Amino acid sequence: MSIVRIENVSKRYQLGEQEVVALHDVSVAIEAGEFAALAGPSGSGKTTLLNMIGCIDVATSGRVIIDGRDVTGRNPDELADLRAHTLGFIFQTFNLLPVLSAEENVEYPLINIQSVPRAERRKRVAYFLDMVGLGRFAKHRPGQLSGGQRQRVAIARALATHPKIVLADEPTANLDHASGEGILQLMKQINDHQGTTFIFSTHDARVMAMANRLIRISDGAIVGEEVNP
Ligand SMILES: Nc1ncnc2c1ncn2[C@@H]1O[C@H](COP(=O)(O)OP(=O)(O)OP(=O)(O)O)[C@@H](O)[C@H]1O
Repeated sequence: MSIVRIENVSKRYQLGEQEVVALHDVSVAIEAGEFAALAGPSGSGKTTLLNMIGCIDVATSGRVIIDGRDVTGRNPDELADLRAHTLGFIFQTFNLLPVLSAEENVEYPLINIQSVPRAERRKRVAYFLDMVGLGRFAKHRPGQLSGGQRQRVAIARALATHPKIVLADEPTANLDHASGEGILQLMKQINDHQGTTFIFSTHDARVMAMANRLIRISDGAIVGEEVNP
């Protein structure tokens, strides 16, 4: 069973009088454990597609099935629950809370999950900060960290809830080449060792080369696919 199924999804936005078609009849299935890149020029629909998969936005038509659950027509609470338990998010601008330390940022998404008691929260925070190589920086605030280190905190935060799928919207766009490559290698290692499915968007050819599967998007439609061995 595919972990993500997008079936004939279209997304239209109304901009004043004008209708913008961000996605047009897109169908794609992603299997558990894939390390998949959505590639395409600016405005092609990558973020819109990630937002559909992430249950952040709803499709105008078509079906979105995440981990076997059809999310079409679910209410906001059900979608929030699915997001909290199944999905992790990494953003190009890191989106860390500036007044919280690295460890508090990683702990943040766990606070509202009742099945994770405080001791387990602490254990996970230490484990994932170590995994991203930032154990020594637990007490630092984002402003005291480099861009690459901030993105590592964001990766630890995304993983803390044990999501099956991590979505990353241009995770290297605000990083220099070396830090960006480090972030991609870290994501790949986690994908290899933990089996977490990663779906990320990019228009950087070097990042595309690291994906196991490349899904090309143009003008809101899938126009090609490549599988890297
Ligand atoms: N909220 C919105 N209202 C109106 N139009 C939108 C909205 N969000 C996206 N669009 C339009 O939908 C199209 C696809 O946008 P999207 O952000 O998905 O592209 P993208 O491939 O992620 O681009 P980039 O690489 O620049 O981030 C664009 O034409 C964009 O202007």
